[in-house]
Amino acid sequence: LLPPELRHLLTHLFHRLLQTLTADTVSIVIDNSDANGLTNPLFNTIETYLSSKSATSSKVMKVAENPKSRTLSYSMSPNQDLLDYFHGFQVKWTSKSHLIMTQNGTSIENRSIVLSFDAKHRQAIHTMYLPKVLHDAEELEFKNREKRLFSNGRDHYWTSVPFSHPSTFETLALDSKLKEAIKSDLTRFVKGRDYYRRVGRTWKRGYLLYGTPGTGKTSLISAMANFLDFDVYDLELTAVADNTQLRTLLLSTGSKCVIVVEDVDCTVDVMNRSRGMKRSHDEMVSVNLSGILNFLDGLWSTCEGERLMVFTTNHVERLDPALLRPGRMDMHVHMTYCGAEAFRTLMKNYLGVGDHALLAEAEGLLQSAKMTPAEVVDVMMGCGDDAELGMRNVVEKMKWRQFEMAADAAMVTEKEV
Ligand SMILES: Nc1ncnc2c1ncn2[C@@H]1O[C@H](COP(=O)(O)OP(=O)(O)OP(=O)(O)O)[C@@H](O)[C@H]1O
Repeated sequence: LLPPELRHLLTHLFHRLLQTLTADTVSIVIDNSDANGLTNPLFNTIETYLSSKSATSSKVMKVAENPKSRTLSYSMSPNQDLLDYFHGFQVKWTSKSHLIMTQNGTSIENRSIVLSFDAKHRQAIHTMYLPKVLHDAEELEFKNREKRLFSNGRDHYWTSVPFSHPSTFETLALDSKLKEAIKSDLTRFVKGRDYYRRVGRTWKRGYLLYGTPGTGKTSLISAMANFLDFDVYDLELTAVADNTQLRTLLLSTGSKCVIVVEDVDCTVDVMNRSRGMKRSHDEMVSVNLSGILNFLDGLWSTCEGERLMVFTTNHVERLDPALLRPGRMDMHVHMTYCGAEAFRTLMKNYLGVGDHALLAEAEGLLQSAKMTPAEVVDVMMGCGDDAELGMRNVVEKMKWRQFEMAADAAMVTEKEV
């Protein structure tokens, strides 16, 4: 209905307007696969990054279960936009899906992701935003992977099973100050790549956990591994033939792992580094402490990535001072009998209550009854979620323990007399 001149003018103005609106927008296209059908790994990496954003920002999203980590993973549905913000500017991610012809003439669906941003941010996108996206995606992929528990057998190789120990810092009954100190130490350690590089030290940290059996040394190791999302290598020294084999085993551990040597005082002759042979259930073990210490000090520096080494012992007094020397074990953690704070954590976790009429009495008995968290757990678990019965049985057990200890003390005095 419009005269041609007016129509021409309006078309011209419309194109000018469109140009102004889009001229400064830059787009980067990341295809799922190329014309030969080969997958583009960058596409998956970007999808991983966007999955974390989709869960919180998208209105429509696809969801699937990650079979390895049993977690849900989200992704954008086709033709969806997702806005992301970085250093005060906005970028737009768009998910697209279209058919492409392959070389043999069949058509396949190709998905792509388009990143659009204002041209004036081009520099920042390439030097800061995209590297950050890749870094975040790498961290997410690491978090979503299945953690594994490795053990060494007589065949001198590591074999692994999925690591699923449920102990975490939340379930661990431990003084809260100590818990926080360990958590911040671990966080500092994993974030310390540049620091370790700058000061010229191997990126490792040694922990010595000592205390009575049942105070939670193994539970703490699992909590540490779960906190960091690290694999665990449970090093059984009695299965290692000699120091050469020990070094081979240690060198074949992956990065981001906790290497554990439990009951170090029982498995090797830790009191005599030079002899290096000794007892473990009457077995001769030719691995010695110097093998481990040399590795900690020297060879480990050739390994890429970060590693935690954790030794546990029930008898710290039996350990060679060389292991306790500063610089060898960076943190010594004394695991003790169940205290008031630890008791409340166990009561909440196992009996499901935050307070109870018998709590004050139980707390009063804790110090003299000297019960380990494992013993408290044992009684509580026997009562299911019956908090009444659980608390009554724990208090009874503590009184009985007090009585036994008093009787033992009386017997010793009688003998002395
Ligand atoms: N501090 C704790 N917090 C929560 N649960 C604990 C704690 N300590 C012990 N337990 C419970 O007792 C069980 C045994 O504890 P764990 O194996 O961690 O103790 P341990 O000190 O390593 O003992 P051992 O020296 O005999 O190896 C655990 O499975 C857990 O249920």
